[in-house]
Amino acid sequence: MFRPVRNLARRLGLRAGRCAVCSAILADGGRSLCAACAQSLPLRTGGLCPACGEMSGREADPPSLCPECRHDPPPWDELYFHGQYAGVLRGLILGYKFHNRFERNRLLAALAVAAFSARPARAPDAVVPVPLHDRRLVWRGFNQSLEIARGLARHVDRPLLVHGLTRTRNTPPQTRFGLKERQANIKGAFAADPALVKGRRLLLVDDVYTTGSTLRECARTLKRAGSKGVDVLVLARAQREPTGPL
Ligand SMILES: O=P(O)(O)OC[C@H]1O[C@H](OP(=O)(O)OP(=O)(O)O)[C@H](O)[C@@H]1O
Repeated sequence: MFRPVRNLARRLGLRAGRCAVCSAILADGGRSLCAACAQSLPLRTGGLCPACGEMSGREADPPSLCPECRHDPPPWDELYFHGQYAGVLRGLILGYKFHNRFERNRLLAALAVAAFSARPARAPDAVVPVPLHDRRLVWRGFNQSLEIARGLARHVDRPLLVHGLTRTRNTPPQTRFGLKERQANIKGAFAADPALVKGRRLLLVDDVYTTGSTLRECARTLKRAGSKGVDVLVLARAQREPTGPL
C-alpha cells in the first residue's frame, strides 16, 4: 500500500483482522492478538517487589518488599504493571511510540486495564497521565500515557485529568541517562493543579517504569498539591542492568 495511505490506515486503526504484534491474519476479526502473541504477553504477578516492581525472584515466588523499598518506601500506595519491559511487550511499546503504530493504542490500553483488574484494586477518584512537554507532544503527535490513561478512566468510570499535571520543562528523554542523571533530569519538571487534584485519590499512569524517577517526581508533585493518595500504573517495568545504561 502507498505509504501515506498505509500510515493513515494504521492511525485510524483500520488494520483490523490482523494480529497487532505479528500481523498474522486473525480467524476471529474481533480480537487484536493471535493466540501465540497473546501467550507471550503474560501478566507478571510474582517474584517481585509490590512497591517498585523490581523482579528479583522466580515468578512463582510471592511478592515481597525489596530492601530499597523497605528502607525508602516510594511516594505511592499501590503499583500496577502488566509485565517486564522486554520481548513482545517492549516491541509493542517502542513501535507505538517511535514507529507510527498508533493502532496499538487500544491493545495497550487493554493491557493496562488487565493489569489494574488482576488483583483487588481500589477505584481512584480520578486518573492522571504523566504529561509530555508541548514540544515533545508536537514531535510525537500524541502522549502515550494519556492514551493509556484514557482507557483506564473509561474502565473505572472516573474523570481523566488531562491537565492534572503539566510538564514545566522540556526535559531530554530519560532514555539518554543513567540512574542519578535521570533523577536530576526530571527534578522539578512537573506542576500539579490543586483545583483538580486536591483531596482526590489518584491513579497516575505512565508507559514504562525504569528507575521510577519520573513517577516519584510526579507522585510527590501531586501530593504537594493536596492529593489524598496516589496509586501508579505502568504497562511495563524495566529491569535494571547490573552495569551499563538503564
Ligand atoms: O523510570 P524512569 O527512569 O524515570 O524512566 C521512565 C520514563 O522514561 C520514558 O520517558 P522519556 O523521558 O524517555 O521520554 P518519552 O516519553 O518520549 O519516551 C518513559 O516514557 C517514562 O516516562
